[in-house]
Amino acid sequence: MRRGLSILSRAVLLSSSTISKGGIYECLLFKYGIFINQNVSTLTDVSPAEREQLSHTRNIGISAHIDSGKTTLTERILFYTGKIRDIHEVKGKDGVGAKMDSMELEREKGITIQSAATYCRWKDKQINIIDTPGHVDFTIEVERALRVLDGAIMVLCGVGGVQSQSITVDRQMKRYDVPRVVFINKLDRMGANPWRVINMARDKLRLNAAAVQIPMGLEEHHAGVVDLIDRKAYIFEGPKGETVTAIEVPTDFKADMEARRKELVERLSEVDDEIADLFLSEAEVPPDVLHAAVRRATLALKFQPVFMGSAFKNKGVQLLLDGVSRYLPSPTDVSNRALALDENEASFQLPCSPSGPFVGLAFKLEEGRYGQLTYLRIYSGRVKKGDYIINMSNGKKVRVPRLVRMHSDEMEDINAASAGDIVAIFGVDCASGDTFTDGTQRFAMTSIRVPEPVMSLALIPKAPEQMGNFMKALTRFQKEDPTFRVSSNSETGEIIISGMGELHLEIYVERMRREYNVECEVGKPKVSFRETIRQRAEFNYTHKKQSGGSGQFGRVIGYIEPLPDTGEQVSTEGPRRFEFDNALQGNDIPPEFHPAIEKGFAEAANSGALIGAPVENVRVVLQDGASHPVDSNELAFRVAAIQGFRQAYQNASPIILEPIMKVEVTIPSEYQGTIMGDLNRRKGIIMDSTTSGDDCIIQCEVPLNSMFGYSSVLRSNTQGKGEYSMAYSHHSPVTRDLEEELTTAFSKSGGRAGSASA
Ligand SMILES: Nc1nc2c(ncn2[C@@H]2O[C@H](COP(=O)(O)OP(=O)(O)OP(=O)(O)O)[C@@H](O)[C@H]2O)c(=O)[nH]1
Repeated sequence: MRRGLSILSRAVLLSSSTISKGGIYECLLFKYGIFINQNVSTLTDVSPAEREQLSHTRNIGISAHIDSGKTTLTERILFYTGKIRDIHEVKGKDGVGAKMDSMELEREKGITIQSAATYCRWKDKQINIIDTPGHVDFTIEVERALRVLDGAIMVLCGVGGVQSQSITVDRQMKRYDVPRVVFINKLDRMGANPWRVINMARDKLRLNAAAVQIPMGLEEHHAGVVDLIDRKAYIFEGPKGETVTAIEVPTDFKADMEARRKELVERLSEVDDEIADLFLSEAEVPPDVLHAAVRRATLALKFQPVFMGSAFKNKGVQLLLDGVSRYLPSPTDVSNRALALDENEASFQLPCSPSGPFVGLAFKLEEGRYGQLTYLRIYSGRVKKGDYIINMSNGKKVRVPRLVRMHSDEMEDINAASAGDIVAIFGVDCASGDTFTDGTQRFAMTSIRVPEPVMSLALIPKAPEQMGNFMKALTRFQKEDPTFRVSSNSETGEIIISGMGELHLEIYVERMRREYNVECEVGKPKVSFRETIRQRAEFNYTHKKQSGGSGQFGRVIGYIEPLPDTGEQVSTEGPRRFEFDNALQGNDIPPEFHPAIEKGFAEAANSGALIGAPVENVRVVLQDGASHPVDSNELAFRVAAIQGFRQAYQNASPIILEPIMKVEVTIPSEYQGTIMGDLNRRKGIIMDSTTSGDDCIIQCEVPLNSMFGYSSVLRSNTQGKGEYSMAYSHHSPVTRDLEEELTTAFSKSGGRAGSASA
């Protein structure tokens, strides 16, 4: 139990949502009386009946470069599926605006920050649509949103083709293995040319894409599409294109149809054996064989079928929905990996079975008028209104008071939901990324370890009366995003926000202004340095004070040492490791003082002597000590522990660590020399450099401290054509020069934590 307590107090002390593997659950699950009786080996696979039932579900995302028509397309999808009664245009004259229109801030920055969700029925399919965050700076959110999707529609503009944000979207879909269909939109616009766009997708994105349709006319002559597989032409009649009419393929398009059908078969033959055999024998490929091959190859991520039309002119959307139903995966077509918490977070495939144990992932939170709304993707089992479910990250048992299906900002009450569904629960307190189960097993859908923040800045509302809203906003942001943390500097009284990068923090400051009406005074961003030790050192400290009346007495003896290297990169994810080992024998220090001693050591480790940064990877071993029958108390032992730690620390060969980022820069090849030179000046280590079409992709590791303001430098060095993404890699010792600079600044400031910056 002593060990359990030690882990528990460590987690609390670190006040983070990161929880280490075993101990805390045992305490909490024990406390809540939860009986565990199931493990990975008892799971059964999805039954044929369940598979058939789930074959009617699609969970998809729609991603595109800004202004490609994503919102306009979604509006049509909702209209044709009967979800909304009328179509409202983006910035339309009726002033209503499209249903899924996104935040003003997203529009300005060209990135999706908040995702929206909706659902609709198309023929025999239930389609859940999730809007995905676009920027990798929100890695954890992007990962979770993409994780809950089974497939995606990638929208490309018929005129602009593959644009900068399409490249980002493509990278994400590849990174997370999301099968997709492509929709080339805006074929009614001047200059539209779908064949140019397909070539761009092949060259710039290296997609094995081929059209499954050809357009009947372009620009103002765009009247409909010809389906290449079934050899049928379609026009869209009625005031809103709601009537899809199949017509004889006009003679003018027949030759083109046959040529493009051949191209489709040829592309598929490169990745599918069945089609390859037919192609080589020059046999006719029947429509059903071709449909099945398109589906197989799309799911295998080896092919992307291309649809076309004009969302704005109501052309082609219904056929795209047929394509989503036909070619994108059902929940049982994709593999969902979960982590077995009892088995060292070993990853295994969780069958998407409605009759399995309940497992759901909270992937998005929203603070509403009636409390917290939590979006849940159900991976296994069923959940009913009124059920009790367990939050795996804190062991708490909660009731599901209300279960709803979301339709943008509206909701529909439902009584139950099962594996493969995306629903929302009301009034349940949890954080984004939490996994819920029915308590019969201990699985999690994402690692409970969350990356530690690497950058922070001080923040204070300009007007004191805005303090209430300011605090409300901080509480909400922290809950929504586990990589966003808030702390306060006890010496200066400043509020410090920490996160995964400059942009990440910038977005929150901006949201504070727009959504909460709070203008803030913002400090200079600072890198989160850490400290650690390289060797063992002893302490033997007596805290003694005699000032008339009762005095203070406490003595601690022991040593501190670096924690053994476990081989895992402890600093990338998971808490800063601090361990306390109580190796006392006998009763020289009475047990009631032990917790105060542990607290004192942990407190001292929160701020190292070099620059006041948190000390990581250290074990404190308490071997001996002494107490006084009258003068010993908790405070005396806490102080003795703090001083004991400091005494040993200076002999333990302490060093400062800084965050190192994995940076990927994509630039037109002509700028390669300039950009590499600049990265070298920033103390970057180039790991790899490849070319893709006209682009050069540089992978490197660079200290975060030298990446401030990089986006504007990259922009001006490449005439706006370069882009980069950055993710935390690890902490590494700083150079001697930087160490000197930081320690001097720290001592000049009188040892105020957080004052060290370079
Ligand atoms: N001519 C034409 N215009 C279109 C079409 N689809 C969308 N648009 C227009 O293009 C503009 C952008 O469309 P949106 O639907 O807002 O595009 P989006 O991709 O959702 O854009 P963001 O949400 O801002 O990223 C709007 O003015 C639309 O009316 C189309 O098929 N043809």
